[in-house]
Amino acid sequence: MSLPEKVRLVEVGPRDGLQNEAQPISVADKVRLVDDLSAAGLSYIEVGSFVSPKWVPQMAGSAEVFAKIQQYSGVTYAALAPNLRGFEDALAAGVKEVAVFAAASEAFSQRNINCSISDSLQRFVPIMEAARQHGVRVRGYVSCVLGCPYEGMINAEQVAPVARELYAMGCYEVSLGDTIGTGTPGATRRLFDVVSAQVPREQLAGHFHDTYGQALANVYASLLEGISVFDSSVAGLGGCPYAKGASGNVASEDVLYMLQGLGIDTGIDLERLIAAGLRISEVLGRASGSRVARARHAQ
Ligand SMILES: CC(C)(COP(=O)([O-])OP(=O)([O-])OC[C@H]1O[C@@H](n2cnc3c(N)ncnc32)[C@H](O)[C@@H]1OP(=O)([O-])[O-])[C@@H](O)C(=O)NCCC(=O)NCCSC(=O)C[C@@](C)(O)CC(=O)[O-]
Repeated sequence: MSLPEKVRLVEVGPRDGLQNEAQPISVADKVRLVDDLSAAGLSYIEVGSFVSPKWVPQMAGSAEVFAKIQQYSGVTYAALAPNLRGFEDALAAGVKEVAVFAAASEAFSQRNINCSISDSLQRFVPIMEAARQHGVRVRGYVSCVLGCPYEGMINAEQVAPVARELYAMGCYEVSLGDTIGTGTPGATRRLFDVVSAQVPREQLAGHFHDTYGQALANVYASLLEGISVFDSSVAGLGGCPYAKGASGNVASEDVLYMLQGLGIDTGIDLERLIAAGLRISEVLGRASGSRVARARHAQ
């Protein structure tokens, strides 16, 4: 299979990246991050989550962030919604696209959203219905597609039915999340091979965390499988509050650098993206998790 000519990066830094931060991050800093990312040319930014603040306190100000960001035309600004309440709050905040999130592991589903996989899928049905009524697009996530912090190995055969359900209920795209970053390129290729029998490859995305240093290799393995949408996080921000020890997503800057080297178009300005990542890293008081940013900054 030849490599895709174009790739869409789904920037999840403001949501997946920041949700795990213990230190308070001001609404102004979150807004600045989203605005910097828009200015860098990202066409899709996951801005926040309408989840319980008791479960994920850092996302509590998402409505305010949405109210204050500069929304560029042609850019999608999305939010996570775990239930109808979250969807309604997102709608009230003017959100035009939401993401629902399920898991391939029962234990992770319980820890993350306090219900079974099957109950979570049932919970999404009224969201899909309400979304259709309001013209809101819905993206789907499956977590723990290559491993679970509680159950260990997860087979592609456990992932495929969950992805199929999300697609069948109307998610226009299903992102497969290697939540704890244990996946390797071989397992990644097999995953997309198996899942694409249930959901077309054009409707699948890859979401890789870099805990074991495999994320960029997994993006490349996915490209070889014909996948052309990847979630990534500026400065490699992140982790998951319900996956202890999981590190951030693959850094957007590093994915972009690799894609540029492959001659694949994304429409994103690398230098502006690096600047956005360095700025938020400074706010967080630590070095950027992007190797490309660190290398450029050292020059
Ligand atoms: C799903 C629930 C709400 C169930 O949580 P629950 O406790 O079972 O819910 P409940 O219905 O019993 O409600 C409990 C309380 O939460 C409130 N509540 C109920 N819903 C909402 C809402 N939407 N927004 C705000 N508040 C809400 C509700 O009103 C009530 O308030 P109280 O009466 O106690 O004051 C909870 O488990 C939750 O919010 N979980 C979110 C966990 C999360 O955000 N995890 C991170 C995102 S997933 C991820 O990072 C993985 C991903 C996507 O990146 C891909 C990958 O890498 O794998």
